[in-house]
Amino acid sequence: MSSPRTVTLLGSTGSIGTQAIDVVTAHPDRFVVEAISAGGSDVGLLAEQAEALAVRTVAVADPARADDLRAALATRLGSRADDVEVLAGPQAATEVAGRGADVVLNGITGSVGLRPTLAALEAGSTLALANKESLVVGGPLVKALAAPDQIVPVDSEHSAIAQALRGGAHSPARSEVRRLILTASGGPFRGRTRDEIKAVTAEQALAHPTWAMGPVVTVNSASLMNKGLELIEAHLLFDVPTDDITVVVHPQSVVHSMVEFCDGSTIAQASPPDMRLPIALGLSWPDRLDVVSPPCDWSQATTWTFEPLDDATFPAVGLARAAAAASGTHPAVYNAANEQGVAAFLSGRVGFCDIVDTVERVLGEHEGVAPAEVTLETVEAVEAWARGRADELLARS
Ligand SMILES: NC(=O)C1=CN([C@@H]2O[C@H](COP(=O)(O)OP(=O)(O)OC[C@H]3O[C@@H](n4cnc5c(N)ncnc54)[C@H](OP(=O)(O)O)[C@@H]3O)[C@@H](O)[C@H]2O)C=CC1
Ligand SMILES: CC(=O)[C@@H](O)[C@H](O)COP(=O)(O)O
Ligand SMILES: [Mn+2]
Repeated sequence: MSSPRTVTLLGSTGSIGTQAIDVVTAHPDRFVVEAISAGGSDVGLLAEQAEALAVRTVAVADPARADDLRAALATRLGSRADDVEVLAGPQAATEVAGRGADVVLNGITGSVGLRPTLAALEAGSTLALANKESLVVGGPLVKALAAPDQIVPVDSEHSAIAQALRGGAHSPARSEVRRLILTASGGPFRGRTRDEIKAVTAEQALAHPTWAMGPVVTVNSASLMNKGLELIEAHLLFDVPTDDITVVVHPQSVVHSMVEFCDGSTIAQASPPDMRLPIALGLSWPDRLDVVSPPCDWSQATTWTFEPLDDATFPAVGLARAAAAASGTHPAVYNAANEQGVAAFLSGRVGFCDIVDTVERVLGEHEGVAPAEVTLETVEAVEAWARGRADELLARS
């Protein structure tokens, strides 16, 4: 048995973060968590995690929550709280990510995860990546920095593809891959027309049919923006042209994605919808851990169905294809305008269709920067422009 891997958990209080803690605490011989980080909305939970995992460092993005975090640590740990380092501020997650660990799991929501992603890669850590937004918005930067196999996907579809790709050759020298098939649940509004989804509520959009996740990714699943982000994510992770990536709707979310090879064979990865499996693989890759989530139950009659995506009601995937083809910064605009739209929708300021309509309009106004010319400053400037422009359009919706 090799020595335990050191782990840094970014976004430890969220859906991915708490499930990652389930995985590491079930395998104490395999992992030692050294640092955790979150935004600061629940410092009580952060302190509880710090105690349970005996971490050395806790980072919180909101500096106004630092004193409350220290107080919560003192309540739990007494004088031992002095041994726990507290980092606070918008760069705190980047700082802990940059200190290096065997594995940094990025479970932050949104493109605010970009700097931590880059810092983890620069430090030479394996990056277990749930934060798809950082790859999408910083594609050329992340690709330039990442060594082969340094990024291990945690997103369920991309974990499935990474597993299936082990079934055939796929390298710059020789590839037997014909196409990737990305599955989508279709979300809570599958089967409806555009007119039928215009007036849906946040509560309805947050009722995902198969997965329990954080609010942003859940709304993105309902609009199919999540699948658009995942299409770009797959293109960047696996070096497959977007034209060779097909999205298919699979409402049961048991087949997490597939790879079709040149001989006509398709390899699918199947398991009941439970993120602990791809999280565990992300932390232990390429090893598998003993059962972390229940497998399929073959004693029960089961039906898996597949259907084409309705691009008329859900144009988000088509917009992602166009964004990926347009320039090195259109994907950042796609994501930033969406983040603004989701926030406006969840706070009741705009309707559901305004999210993707706004993404389309802001994309249409962006001139774009060639991938080779993209810098971190370019990405951040483009994002700031896209957020501002999206906010203007959303305010008029
Ligand atoms: N949940 C899932 O099943 C899946 C999620 N993903 C992806 O994983 C990522 C996380 O999703 P999910 O766990 O659902 O989201 P959640 O909203 O549940 O959790 C987000 C976490 O990020 C923290 N956070 C927010 N801002 C910062 C910051 N600036 N610095 C450090 N931490 C921060 C939050 O802390 P706080 O609450 O204090 O702000 C929280 O701990 C997303 O990119 C999502 O698309 C992918 C596949 C499946
Ligand atoms: C669990 C996971 O990976 C999510 O990103 C999931 O894909 C959401 O489901 P749909 O976007 O397919 O509805
Ligand atoms: Mn996914």
